[in-house]
Amino acid sequence: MKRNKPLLIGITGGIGSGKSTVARVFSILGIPIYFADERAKWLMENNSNLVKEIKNAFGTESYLPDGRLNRKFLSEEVFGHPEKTKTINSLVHPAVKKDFEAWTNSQHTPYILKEAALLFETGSYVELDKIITVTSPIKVRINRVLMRDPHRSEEQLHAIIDQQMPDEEKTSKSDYVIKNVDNKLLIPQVLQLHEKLLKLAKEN
Ligand SMILES: CC(C)(COP(=O)(O)OP(=O)(O)OC[C@H]1O[C@@H](n2cnc3c(N)ncnc32)[C@H](O)[C@@H]1O)[C@@H](O)C(=O)NCCC(=O)NCCS
Ligand SMILES: Nc1ncnc2c1ncn2[C@@H]1O[C@H](COP(=O)(O)OP(=O)(O)OP(=O)(O)O)[C@@H](O)[C@H]1O
Repeated sequence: MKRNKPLLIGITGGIGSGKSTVARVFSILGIPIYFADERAKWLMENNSNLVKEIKNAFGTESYLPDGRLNRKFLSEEVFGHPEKTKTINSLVHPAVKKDFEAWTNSQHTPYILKEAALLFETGSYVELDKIITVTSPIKVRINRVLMRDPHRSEEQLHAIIDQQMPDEEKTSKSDYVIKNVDNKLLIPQVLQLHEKLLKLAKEN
């Protein structure tokens, strides 16, 4: 039987791998993207229950006087402290899960993408039909992020990388891999995958 729901495709990759850049190319092709990391931040500022829970767990310093998330404070709390990462994950991830489900119900394209740094780590991959992992060598990722985020130290990047699943494990669990390296053009890889996913959606 033909289903009306779009195919749910996850796109993940470690910090600085280029997953948001790749997702933006799919977006140009008309595919709706759920940017989970950005949406998580929106929920952390606008979902009053979540705000309360974060303040209870991390203190009122978790927010700036104007109500925005105190990212600097929370980064220092969370990155490099696995127990605290676990705590924030247990508050934020269920809220994102619910929000994503509501979002998918309003989409009508053959497939949609969920872009997230953590798909395997959070277990949310089980709700998706296929997973794409974007990879690049760690050195390239670190250099890209240091250029993009001048406020981050190399030490913090290593702490973040240590809390993420290694690329080899992610790719072995994925259906598709996009290599974001200088000698491999991104757009042809995305176009090829887009055609495959449209075909797959048609068959479902
Ligand atoms: C700690 C916070 C406020 C820091 O914000 P900041 O803008 O400085 O960093 P940003 O969100 O861009 O994260 C930087 C990179 O760290 C990685 N990262 C973020 N959260 C986590 C996490 N819980 N575990 C491992 N890596 C993470 C991602 O690769 C991300 O791209 C923020 O990362 C956060 O709230 N994280 C916990 C919630 C979460 O897991 N969000 C992402 C998935 S829904
Ligand atoms: N092929 C590329 N060539 C040059 N720069 C690139 C390439 N791919 C990505 N970048 C740049 O590297 C940086 C990291 O890319 P991007 O933000 O897409 O990564 P990400 O995986 O989404 O990172 P994060 O997990 O931190 O959100 C960005 O500044 C982006 O413009």
